[in-house]
Amino acid sequence: MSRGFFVTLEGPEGAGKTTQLARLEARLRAAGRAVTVTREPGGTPLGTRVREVVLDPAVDIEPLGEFLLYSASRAQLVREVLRPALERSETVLCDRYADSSLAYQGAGRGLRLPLLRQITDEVTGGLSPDLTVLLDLDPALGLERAARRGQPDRLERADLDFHRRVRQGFLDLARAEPQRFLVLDATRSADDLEAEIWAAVSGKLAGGSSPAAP
Ligand SMILES: Nc1ncnc2c1ncn2[C@@H]1O[C@H](COP(=O)(O)OP(=O)(O)OP(=O)(O)O)[C@@H](O)[C@H]1O
Ligand SMILES: Cc1cn([C@H]2C[C@H](O)[C@@H](COP(=O)(O)O)O2)c(=O)[nH]c1=O
Repeated sequence: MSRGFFVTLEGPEGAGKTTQLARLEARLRAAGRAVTVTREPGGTPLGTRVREVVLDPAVDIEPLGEFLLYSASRAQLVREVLRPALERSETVLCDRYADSSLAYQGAGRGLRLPLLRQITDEVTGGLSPDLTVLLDLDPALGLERAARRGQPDRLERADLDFHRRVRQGFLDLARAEPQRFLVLDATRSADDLEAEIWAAVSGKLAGGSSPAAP
């Protein structure tokens, strides 16, 4: 049986990842695909607990500890959710994954990328997305959008320079792996973005460049 297809959505705060993930899930289900939708941190009982801690503004976490907490959540998600779903040949949609650690803890916090990559490789067993949609936007706008949801979490409270480094970190990752990344301007309408993401995903699923086309 062929392995499923693994799609991640990435980007700065408030870029529209969750919105587009739900729309992509609906498109895939309408096309008759089996889909698993998950997110990082989260997606497992351990990940949910990690999420509460890392997003809590009252908790102080030093950068390496922050990275290791995200990594613990990721290790569990890979084992409990991602690999089993891919082995069932499903299409897996994940709201953030390892690129977020490279952008936030690497570019944002200043941790060394080779160290983060080495640990991430161990944690994921080398599981990398087949397609990563990067929704790119000015972090000031993204934080403004996110603020409509309520009080900012611990990461959203970081200063604008941190969020600018994160954005640049994502763009650098995308430039280094253009075959994996689809970079979209997240200030476009949600309908436009949905159509472009669907064109890319359905094209890969149908066109044979994906390992998943059943
Ligand atoms: N293309 C868009 N144009 C304008 N507003 C949008 C667009 N997409 C989403 N939004 C709005 O922006 C806010 C953030 O969207 P969403 O939660 O999907 O982003 P996110 O990337 O998942 O955020 P976060 O990383 O902070 O969890 C929501 O209020 C949503 O309705
Ligand atoms: C996976 C991952 C996430 N983060 C940050 C990015 C966001 O600020 C939060 C997650 O909240 P969201 O509402 O799901 O966007 O965590 C990070 O810093 N490092 C990571 O590896």
